[in-house]
Amino acid sequence: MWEAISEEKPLVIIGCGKMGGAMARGWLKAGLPESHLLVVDPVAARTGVEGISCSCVFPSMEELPANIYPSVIILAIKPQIMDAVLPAVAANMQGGPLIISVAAGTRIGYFSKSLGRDAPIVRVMPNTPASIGCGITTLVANDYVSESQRKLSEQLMKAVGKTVWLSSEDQMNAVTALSGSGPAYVFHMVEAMAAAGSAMGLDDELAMTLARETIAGAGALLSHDTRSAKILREEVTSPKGTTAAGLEVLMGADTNLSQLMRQTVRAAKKRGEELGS
Ligand SMILES: NC(=O)C1=CN([C@@H]2O[C@H](COP(=O)(O)OP(=O)(O)OC[C@H]3O[C@@H](n4cnc5c(N)ncnc54)[C@H](O)[C@@H]3O)[C@@H](O)[C@H]2O)C=CC1
Ligand SMILES: O=C(O)[C@@H]1CCC=N1
Repeated sequence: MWEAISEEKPLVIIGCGKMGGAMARGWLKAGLPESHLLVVDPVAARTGVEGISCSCVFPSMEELPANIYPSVIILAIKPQIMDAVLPAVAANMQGGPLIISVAAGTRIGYFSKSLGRDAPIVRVMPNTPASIGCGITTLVANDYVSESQRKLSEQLMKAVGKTVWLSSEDQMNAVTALSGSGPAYVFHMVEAMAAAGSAMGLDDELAMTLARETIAGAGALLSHDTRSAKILREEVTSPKGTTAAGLEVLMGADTNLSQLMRQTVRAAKKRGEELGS
C-alpha cells in the first residue's frame, strides 16, 4: 500500500494537531516508514508531536528538505488559515501530488482556485476515533484524481478506520455534522449521564466511571453485534421496567433526544456551510 510514497516522494502532513496527529500516528502504526513522512506545523516544530520523531517535523513548507516531490499532501489545518497556507502548497505542486483535505466546510472548488483547476483533490471527513484505528471517514474526489490516487486515499483512510465514498460533495456538511463532530456529542452524553448519576446521590467519581464504561461498552457492543440499534435498545428495556420509565422521558413527545439531536446536527451543518462560504 505504501509503494506510491517514498523518501523522495513523501507524504506531507500540513497541520499536525488533533486530527493530523491522529492520522499520522495511525499511518506509522500501519507501516508507513517514518522516513517517508514529513510534518509541517510551526507549533509542533517547537513542542514536538507525540509518537513522531522530531527529525520529520518542520515549521513551514519553505523549510522542507530540497529535492522532494510530495506524492500526497494532507491539509489538516483549520479552515480559517487555509488562505494563508495554500500559496506555499501551490509552490510544491511540481510532482503532481494528490491533495487530501480534512478541513470542515472547505469545498474542493476553493482548493482548485489556488492549486490549479486540474489538481487532484480528495476531500475527506474523518473523526478522532481514527487515533485508535476506529474512525469512520467519508471521501469525495474531483475528476482529476486518478484511479490509483483514489485507491491510495481510500487505503490511507482505511488504515485508521472504516471508509465510505460519497456520491456528492454536497453531502459533506451533513456528514461532518454527524460523524465528524459526532464523537463530541457522545462524550457530552457521558458528561450528562455522569452529572445525572451525581444528582441521584452517587459520588462524582463512581458516576463518571459508570457513565464512561456504559458508553464504551455500548459502543463496543454496537461494533460487535450487527443487530440494529433499535433491537439492542429493546433488549435492555424490560416491559414496565426501569429503562422503559427512563426512555419515556428521552423519547417523549414533547422533549426528546431525537428532536434535540436534529437541532444539534442542523446547527453543526449550518456552521460547515458558513466555513465554506
Ligand atoms: N478535531 C476533529 O475531531 C476533526 C477535525 N477536522 C478538521 O481537521 C482540521 C484540523 O483540526 P484539529 O486537528 O482539530 O485542529 P488543531 O488545532 O488540533 O490542529 C491544527 C494544527 O495546525 C497547526 N498550524 C497552525 N498554523 C499552521 C501553518 N501555518 N502551517 C501548518 N500548520 C499550522 C497548529 O499548530 C495545529 O497543530 C480542521 O480543518 C478540522 O475541520 C476534521 C474532522 C474531525
Ligand atoms: O469542530 C470542527 O469544526 C471539526 C470538524 C469536525 C470535528 N471537528
